[in-house]
Amino acid sequence: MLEAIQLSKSFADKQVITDLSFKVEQGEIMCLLGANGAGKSTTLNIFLNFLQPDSGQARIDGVDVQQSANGKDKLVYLPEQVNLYQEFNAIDNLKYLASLSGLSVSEAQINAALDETGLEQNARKQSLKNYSKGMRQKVGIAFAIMRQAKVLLLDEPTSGLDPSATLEFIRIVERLAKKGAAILMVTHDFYCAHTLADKIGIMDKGKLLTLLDNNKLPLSSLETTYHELISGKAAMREAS
Ligand SMILES: Nc1ncnc2c1ncn2[C@@H]1O[C@H](COP(=O)(O)OP(=O)(O)OP(=O)(O)O)[C@@H](O)[C@H]1O
Repeated sequence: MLEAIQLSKSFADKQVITDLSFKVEQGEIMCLLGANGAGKSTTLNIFLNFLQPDSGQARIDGVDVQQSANGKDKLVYLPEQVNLYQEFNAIDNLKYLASLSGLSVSEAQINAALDETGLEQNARKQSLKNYSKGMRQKVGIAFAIMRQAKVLLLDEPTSGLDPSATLEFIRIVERLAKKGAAILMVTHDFYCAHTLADKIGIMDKGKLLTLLDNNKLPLSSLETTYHELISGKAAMREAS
């Protein structure tokens, strides 16, 4: 389980996260939407312990990531651009990543993980320099499958993917959630958020403006709510 408890963070004099709280249970998918600079990637970086909050806690399975020596063992992070070894093929990249994490995996296990992602057999022994973004992501996701990640952090995973690759990606992430992973995904893609998420947080200027139950929400309402909140119209209506 992933939990942000009253997180705040500033850089120099600039407050970029203010009193941010949310929870993602095992098997649940939460998407964070928000304007550029809203603080979404900073939030992920706090969970990764790349950045430390000024106050509050980011917890994985109830333990503050700053206190937990093995919290990262449970977590896989997929950045917007999955940067792996360009000269290696998919199998060798995964073998190498596994060895860095102290995992002992056979080629059969690597292939089984790649099967789940749908990466074509004939691509697996080609070097990654010939891969598209979607194919690279499949290698990143295969690593999460091999690690049996309990928590997945995804940063704008569908930006630059074509509609078929986006849908394929959505199906893979759904399967990981069904297996029990807690998934936090930062995205600008309404369609992807609406198709995937159990709940959707909308952030602006470091604050979580709302947390929506996606099951009860038509796509058009999500878009309207987002634009109203970001432009401040919803707040103006409430005040009048
Ligand atoms: N290391 C840093 N030093 C100073 N300011 C930073 C640093 N990292 C992020 N910021 C600032 O914090 C704010 C939030 O940035 P962040 O990258 O979290 O936004 P975001 O919501 O992920 O935006 P985008 O959608 O553009 O990726 C921005 O104003 C950014 O310039």
